[in-house]
Amino acid sequence: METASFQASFLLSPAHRSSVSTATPHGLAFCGLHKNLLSVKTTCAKVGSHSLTTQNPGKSSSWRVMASGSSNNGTPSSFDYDVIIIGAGVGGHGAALHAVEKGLKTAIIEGDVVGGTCVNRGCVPSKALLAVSGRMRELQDEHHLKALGIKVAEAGYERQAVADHANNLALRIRGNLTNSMKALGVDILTGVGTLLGPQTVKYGKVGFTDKTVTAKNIIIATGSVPFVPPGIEIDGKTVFTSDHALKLEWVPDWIAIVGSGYIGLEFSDVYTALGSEVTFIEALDTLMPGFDPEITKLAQRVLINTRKIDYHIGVLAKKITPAKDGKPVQIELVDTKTKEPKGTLEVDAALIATGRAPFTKGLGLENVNVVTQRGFISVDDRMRVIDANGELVPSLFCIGDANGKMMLAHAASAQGISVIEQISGSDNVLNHLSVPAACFTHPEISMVGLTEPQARQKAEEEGFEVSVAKTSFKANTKALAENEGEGLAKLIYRPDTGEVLGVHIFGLHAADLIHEASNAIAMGTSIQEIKFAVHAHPTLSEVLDELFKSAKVGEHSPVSVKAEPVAV
Ligand SMILES: Cc1cc2nc3c(=O)[nH]c(=O)nc-3n(C[C@H](O)[C@H](O)[C@H](O)COP(=O)(O)OP(=O)(O)OC[C@H]3O[C@@H](n4cnc5c(N)ncnc54)[C@H](O)[C@@H]3O)c2cc1C
Ligand SMILES: NC(=O)c1ccc[n+]([C@@H]2O[C@H](COP(=O)([O-])OP(=O)(O)OC[C@H]3O[C@@H](n4cnc5c(N)ncnc54)[C@H](O)[C@@H]3O)[C@@H](O)[C@H]2O)c1
Repeated sequence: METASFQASFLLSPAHRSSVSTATPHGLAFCGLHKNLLSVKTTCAKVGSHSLTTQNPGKSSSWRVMASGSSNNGTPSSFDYDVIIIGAGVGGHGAALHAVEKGLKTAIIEGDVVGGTCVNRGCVPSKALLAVSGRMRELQDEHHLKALGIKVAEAGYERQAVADHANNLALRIRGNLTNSMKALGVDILTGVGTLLGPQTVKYGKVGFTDKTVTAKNIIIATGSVPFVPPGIEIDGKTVFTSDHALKLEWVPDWIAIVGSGYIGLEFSDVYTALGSEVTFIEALDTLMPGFDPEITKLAQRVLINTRKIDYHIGVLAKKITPAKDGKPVQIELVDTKTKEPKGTLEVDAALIATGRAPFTKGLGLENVNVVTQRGFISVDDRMRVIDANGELVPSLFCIGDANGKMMLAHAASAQGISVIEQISGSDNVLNHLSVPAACFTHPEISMVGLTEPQARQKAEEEGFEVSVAKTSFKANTKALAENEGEGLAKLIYRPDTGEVLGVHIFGLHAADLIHEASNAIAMGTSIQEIKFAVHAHPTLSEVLDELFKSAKVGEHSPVSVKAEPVAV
């Protein structure tokens, strides 16, 4: 693609996470447990005298005393609710529904609209845009269509209709979420919530008198907002974040995407299918740095190299000025490590996809002696909030993006369910290594557990061997019938025990295929067991069947790589 207005040559230089995080002072771009499973350690909080006394063995609200009082130590002696959740995103919604199922009297406080990021500005509208980009891509791929014997007239799209599809879907899902909570008797309280104590929260709308409510347990689920590094000026028109991009107000001819993580990659799929040329600016020394390196390599070959995408790695977007007075968007670049200037890029638009920042300001955390870590609320592995002294705050939990453990919708919801289980009296710890993640490009990328480098590091520390097995989509009948044989599934496992350490998939419907592997990790199913599971023929699920069958457990073979099979 044309890069004429790019005024200096780029020298690729090695970059390290540490050096990047100094360049993005809050370090917020690199949050998310799925990228750093080995480096995130469970924080061992000092358990104070009161810290484990918060569980509510009772199930129903029969013990609830209607009027709130206050005991000698300042905590209420009776409560309005069994559980109050602050934030009605997917995390809060998941917790609320499970709380009702457990018979707990539940309220949820929302300061904006129900559904939070995922429904209104995240997963839902982005997947609507990606549904369009998938079809556009297929209809524009003459070679692919010809192989199937199909002829179509030139494919086109109506921008506003595509944008409406995304917006209407968000509205519909928001309605579903609201109705599901109302139908089950969850009280939806409108206004911004502020903690007054671990069991007391005030909420209210601007211009109205605040109300105060109490609960035996409070769950913070306040989510996150786009992180914009200092020096980048957002005008919402030519320099914008995903919040604006999802509205698809225009399709720029040339757009720079700063950050090649989930958001950057998914939007590159959308924009290129709709006719834009894309330039990635990535601070680290590789595109898609969070994924397993082998998957990254293949994904780069298919998702980047064959499209109208170029990229600059090992550079930071130091300053971005929106288009004005007839001048295009200006992006000043510096070397990530040395901070030496690396030229200026001039483009029509820039999407800033450099991570997300927790939304925890104004929550009244000072009233419960909690100090955030770059905005994130520290929790233990049961999502119990840890205070400034390292002690657990009684009755207070934090789930979802606000704790930064794993910034995914289903992780937020699963953490919420886990908390409700705990306050209902059954101990429950979510195994984050079993939580899958997926990037909804065409084809998709999915993963669960450890990447190969993470597994090898763990193996070295703990003294065990690691094996790797792989299967190609080229041997799968269904994939070939669809003319979609480009794909790889990779299994990382212990050859001595048959434990699944990680699975990574790139290929058609990878996001759906990953669940067999994530369930295996969650249930502790060994490869010896799972390899006897029967899969319907012909289905894509046979890719995983092949993968598990090709693993060599108990045979002491450190690397078992299945030869590329002959297509059938
Ligand atoms: C473009 C994009 C695409 C994404 N795609 C996916 C995807 O495909 N799959 C996936 O798993 N994840 C995806 N994510 C990530 C996902 O959206 C988040 O991980 C998820 O929304 C986090 O849920 P949450 O409940 O923690 O917070 P949120 O969804 O952010 O919800 C928090 C809620 O709390 C409210 N709130 C905040 N403070 C207060 C307060 N003091 N009082 C009252 N209310 C308050 C907010 O208004 C908001 O409604 C995507 C994100 C983006 C940006
Ligand atoms: N399909 C999904 O599940 C999905 C989709 C979208 C978003 N999300 C979630 O949303 C979160 C945010 O996504 P994201 O893509 O913004 O973050 P990300 O952490 O996935 O990627 C950010 C990228 O930006 C780079 N970067 C940071 N600062 C930079 C700078 N100044 N210049 C150049 N590059 C820079 C980082 O190296 C990194 O590669 C993720 O944690 C993800 O979990 C999930």
